[in-house]
Amino acid sequence: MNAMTQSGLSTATPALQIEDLRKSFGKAEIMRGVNLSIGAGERHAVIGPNGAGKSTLFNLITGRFPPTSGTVRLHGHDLAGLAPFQINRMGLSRSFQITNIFPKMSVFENVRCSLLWAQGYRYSFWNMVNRSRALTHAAEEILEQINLTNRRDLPAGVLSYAEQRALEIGITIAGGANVIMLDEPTAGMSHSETDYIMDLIRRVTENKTLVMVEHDMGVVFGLADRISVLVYGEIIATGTPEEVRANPKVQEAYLGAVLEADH
Ligand SMILES: Nc1ncnc2c1ncn2[C@@H]1O[C@H](COP(=O)(O)OP(=O)(O)OP(=O)(O)O)[C@@H](O)[C@H]1O
Repeated sequence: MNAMTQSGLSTATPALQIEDLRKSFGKAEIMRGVNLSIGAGERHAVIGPNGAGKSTLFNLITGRFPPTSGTVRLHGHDLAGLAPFQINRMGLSRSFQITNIFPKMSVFENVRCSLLWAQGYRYSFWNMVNRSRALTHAAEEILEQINLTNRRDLPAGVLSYAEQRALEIGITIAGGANVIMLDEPTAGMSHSETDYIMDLIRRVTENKTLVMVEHDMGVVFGLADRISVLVYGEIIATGTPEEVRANPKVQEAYLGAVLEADH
């Protein structure tokens, strides 16, 4: 639970704190001074029109691209100059827009490999023997969480699309990261698949910080504690779903059209 001041403001260190983050590709300034603070345990959605810079923001946070200027802090630690794997080992894990699994490996092996990777595995026979049982147990627990126990030994490539995305979420959470970033986790899904994945995300991110980019407003408004609206590389509003929905700037720039299109 976050510590609260008398005014009701949280005094705890945010899970993620972004200050004046900028990124240019050549002459094009894509990220134009983003400020964002995401509290530990919060579920936060980033929404905005195509090309607004949502994936770029993810790539800057996770160390895939270096920012042109500005800072990103994870639990108070400045991430400047760190490689994605180092940031990952500090407790931040992301999924990608495109399903990112090993299709010929079994579902179980996909999860086990990500656990090995997350634990900084170096080959050593005796370590391997000692760890083997614990790893198998941990991988099985994750399969249980993502409802894929009955698919355990199938090659991951034969799973349905929604099951593959569920597996990818399993891989993302496998290392025990406490900040989980999901890039369009329900893209391309039917209503029932979306409901299924939404429920799964809610369960596996219990007591963790979730940052997600998502176009489906049902998912955004159903899952997020707070929402940020990114338009042309700037956050034009951050707030609770109610606040964001009622914000005239958001209505004008983005949400009005999207919500109308949804009905
Ligand atoms: N590596 C890159 N080099 C040059 N331009 C890039 C690069 N990556 C992204 N861009 C540009 O940055 C802008 C923002 O792209 P980005 O993919 O971050 O938007 P987005 O909000 O995630 O869009 P979508 O909702 O369609 O996924 C686009 O104009 C894109 O062409």
